[in-house]
Amino acid sequence: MNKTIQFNPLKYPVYVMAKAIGPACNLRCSYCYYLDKKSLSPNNSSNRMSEETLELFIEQYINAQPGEEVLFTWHGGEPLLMGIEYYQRAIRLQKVYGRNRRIENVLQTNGTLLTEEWCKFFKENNFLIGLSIDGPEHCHNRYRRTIGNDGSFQKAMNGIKLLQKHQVEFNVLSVVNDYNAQYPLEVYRFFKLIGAKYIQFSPVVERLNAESGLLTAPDNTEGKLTSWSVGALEYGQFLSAIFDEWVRNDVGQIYVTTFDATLAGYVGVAPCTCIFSETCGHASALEANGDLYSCDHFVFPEFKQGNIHQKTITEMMLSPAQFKFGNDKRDKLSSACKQCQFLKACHGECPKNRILKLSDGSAHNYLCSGLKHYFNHVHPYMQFMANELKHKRPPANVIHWARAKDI
Ligand SMILES: C[S@@+](CC[C@H](N)C(=O)[O-])C[C@H]1O[C@@H](n2cnc3c(N)ncnc32)[C@H](O)[C@@H]1O
Ligand code: SF4
Ligand code: SF4
Ligand code: SF4
Repeated sequence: MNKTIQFNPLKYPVYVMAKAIGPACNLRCSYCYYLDKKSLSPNNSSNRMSEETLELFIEQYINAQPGEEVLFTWHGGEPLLMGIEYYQRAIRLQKVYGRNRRIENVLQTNGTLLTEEWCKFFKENNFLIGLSIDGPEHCHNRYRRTIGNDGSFQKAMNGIKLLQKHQVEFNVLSVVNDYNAQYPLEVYRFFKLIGAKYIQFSPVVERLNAESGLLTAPDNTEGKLTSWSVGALEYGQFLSAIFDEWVRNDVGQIYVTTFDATLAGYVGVAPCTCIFSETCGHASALEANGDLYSCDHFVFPEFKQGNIHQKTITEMMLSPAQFKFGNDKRDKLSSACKQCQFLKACHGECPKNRILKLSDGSAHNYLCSGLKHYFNHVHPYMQFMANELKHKRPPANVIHWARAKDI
């Protein structure tokens, strides 16, 4: 085992999503890209990160940060399946290895296993919770099903009520699939109704290999698009419809990651999400056995950077292979993206969605027609907000401007 301490000599932080439970989950969401990762570690039947691996991860991860702040992200599978004691141990280890650094924890959950006890623990330890919910009941239950094939909406809502009762901060993470994409305003208004202030939309674009029954790696040309993947144009129309409501009512009150990140592109600052940044590769995924992959959406053997029992996180995250992974987002832009008027805001979106082949051989983003529809739609409003920011005025002034335009 290599326990060498290696500090991060660079300025930017690195992020690792820890999957202490591996792909194990109490739900069976049809579109889930993680459930079939069981095939990666067939010998690790328990799929739980051992105490030894947890300690090594915490020590290495803290050492991999260049500054005082350290953000732990607990992911899965379903991270609550690990039990509270596991996270209590993690907090103790963070204190031991943190040496007075400012440590924060984010946990991404389906919410169905939340209890009073969990919420008390999260409140006491200042966790930020990412809650997965796809909209009102008919939207959520379409694909987010239990092992027994029941809808999980009521249980997820029960989780939200508990979080609210204990005043635990939470964000909403909603996938956009072929079904809920048809109900943009219903979905958005529902999130406002449940008190969500930060909303992130994640489009489903997945292909299945007919022979293996497994999801296809993004760089693989095989595989058939799943029926639950969102249509490209439908995705753009979904975002545009929500934008229209947001820009007239909610700017400065409700934060939608896609809109914030788009504005960042217009202002020329780094966006809050990797998908709209020029390069990526700062956020990797750690499997229960210590294997580290380039990105949560690239957990395929060819993107494994090593194992924390043999190499440090710093070494793997600052390796030429990981830099190449991140720079490929820019260096392998399709010919169409290079000429696009929205390149500075879009940057070809996420490489995992670049599954179309152009005639010159370059890989192009499947969502492009929808992204163009969205960028065209929001362009005048983004220009207005960027100008307000330039003159040190609040971008929320766009609300009056947009309403006046309607008259
Ligand atoms: C893999 S889950 C793990 C954490 C937890 N079980 C949950 O559902 O929040 C992380 C997030 O990915 C989303 N997700 C799952 N499959 C997806 C896919 N094919 N495309 C985009 N997002 C997906 C989930 O809805 C969830 O918000
Ligand atoms: S709850 Fe999360 S990990 Fe479980 S199947 Fe659904 S998306 Fe996947
Ligand atoms: S591949 Fe996509 S999700 Fe992964 S880091 Fe890059 S932009 Fe982000
Ligand atoms: S809108 Fe389409 S062409 Fe333009 S940068 Fe994005 S993916 Fe590329």
